[in-house]
Amino acid sequence: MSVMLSCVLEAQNKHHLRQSTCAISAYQPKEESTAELGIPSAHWSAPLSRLWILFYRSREEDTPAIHAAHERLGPIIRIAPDELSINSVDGGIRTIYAGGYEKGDWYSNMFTNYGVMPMFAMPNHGPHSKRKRMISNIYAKTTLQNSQPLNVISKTLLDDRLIPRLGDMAKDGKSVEFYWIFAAVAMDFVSAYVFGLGQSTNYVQAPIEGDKFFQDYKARQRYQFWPQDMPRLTSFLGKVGLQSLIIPAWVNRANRDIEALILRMCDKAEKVVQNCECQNEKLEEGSWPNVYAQLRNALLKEASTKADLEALSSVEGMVQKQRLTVASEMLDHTLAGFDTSSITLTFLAWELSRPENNIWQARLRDEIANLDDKHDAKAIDTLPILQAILMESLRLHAAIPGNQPRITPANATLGASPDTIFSQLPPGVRVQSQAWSLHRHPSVFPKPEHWDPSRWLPESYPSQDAFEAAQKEMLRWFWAFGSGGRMCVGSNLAMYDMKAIIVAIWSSFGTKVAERGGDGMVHRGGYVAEPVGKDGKFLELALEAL
Ligand code: HEM
Repeated sequence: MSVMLSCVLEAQNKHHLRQSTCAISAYQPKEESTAELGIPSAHWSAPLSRLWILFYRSREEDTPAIHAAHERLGPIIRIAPDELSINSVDGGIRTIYAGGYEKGDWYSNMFTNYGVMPMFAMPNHGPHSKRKRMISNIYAKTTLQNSQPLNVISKTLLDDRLIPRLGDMAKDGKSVEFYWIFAAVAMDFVSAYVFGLGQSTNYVQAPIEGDKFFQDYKARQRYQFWPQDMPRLTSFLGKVGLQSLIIPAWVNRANRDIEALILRMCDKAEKVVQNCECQNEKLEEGSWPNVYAQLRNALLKEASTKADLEALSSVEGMVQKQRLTVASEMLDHTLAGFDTSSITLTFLAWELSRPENNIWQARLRDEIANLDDKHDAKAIDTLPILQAILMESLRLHAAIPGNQPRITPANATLGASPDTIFSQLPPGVRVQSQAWSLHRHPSVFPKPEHWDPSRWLPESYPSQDAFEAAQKEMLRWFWAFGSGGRMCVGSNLAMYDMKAIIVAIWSSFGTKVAERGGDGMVHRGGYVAEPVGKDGKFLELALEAL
């Protein structure tokens, strides 16, 4: 396969590198490939073995390693015999993620809960898109902006819980670890929308419980290399009782605790739905389990059109049968939702609290001061400074900046831009792109390492037309939520909850990075990129009540 791949791509890459006007030409290689294969190799061993990339993946350092290779070698590189990394929009993500390229087993090896795959892990398009159609409406922007329950959730979590807790901390005068604060409020937010307020977590007010959960969660993440990238070895060691050589026993216990927590919330949500249906009960505002009920009812509807109905003969029977299917999906949304949002917010808070960015904190505060209702989802969505600060943080500090692998189908090509021609790729090749590199393309994002919200504002451009053209191009390369059919289903909820949290905090407090309080703010270099931390600390901020 690898030789075939090399030959087929040789012509393509030579042609590719000759183009002077194509969208990806800014990445002309600085050195010729040493191999005669056409596609430059990230390391001399890459055409022969997976060792190079596995080494970096095992250390969660693959994202920067691949980025460095793209900077040296251009937009298409070989990272293992049958693995390519591609850093371009045309002839890259527009094709790979548009459909037809399936996910492979890298996702299902790790993201299967209760033995059942959520849609995120499903390798094939058919079952995935069927599931996504059942759910996506509950996360649509219009649904969220008009959602009374979400409005109540926002007021309860922010005005009644978060701001008073931060107020107490500000009075103490001690610096505050914000990574855990953001993890708690993001978890409470997403779980309240998924399961309903009465059934969700309340980690903002129960930090000890929250910390136990976050530590369990991070444990799961640190060891995911083994089942994901070395599935056969992991399974073999499991069968002979030696898995603890690579994954400590407490990781599995932590996984089980997380599954149990989510299942409890599902069961509580089910009671709410059933009580409502049976007794026409009046719900407390915000208590409806929005996402849970949506999927539960969609699956029931599907089952009721099948022969299953007779066999199970009751709604309870059907609910029981699909219990773990729903729970697996809810677990994935809740964890994906809280982890990514809290990472983004932590890096945003760090940037906003550094002395050189004082001006952005002041401009944000001025903008928020004009808001009539801090929980009006439509109103906060129209604030340009807030939008610019958040977009710039999602760009420079994407929470999932790492590889999103897909597998080439039969007769795959990378697609053609007006000035590039791409040859056919053999099937079964793992191709991947990464937001980290797409977001650092210097001709699209000048001074890419600089956190500069003004690139998202008209004031930085000579004319409105120039601004609009730049925005269009930046948005083509913006990949914090992925793209295509597998794009993040929760992106609108994430944008809303992060904006609501930012508005709540910076309308009530000023923040400054405490002395040495940002030393740990370096991204981990794997699929997910939380801060690495230092001495168990991540981001300590001094809080000043306004
Ligand atoms: C800053 C916040 C967020 C970021 C940066 C983010 C990013 C992403 C990305 C990049 C993907 C595609 C991953 C891949 O294919 O490898 C994804 C998928 C997904 N995200 Fe998010 N996400 C965020 C928030 C959320 C929230 C709040 C939820 C749910 C409440 C959520 C639920 C999901 C789900 C279920 C998928 C799988 C979608 C599918 O299979 O079609 N995410 N997210």
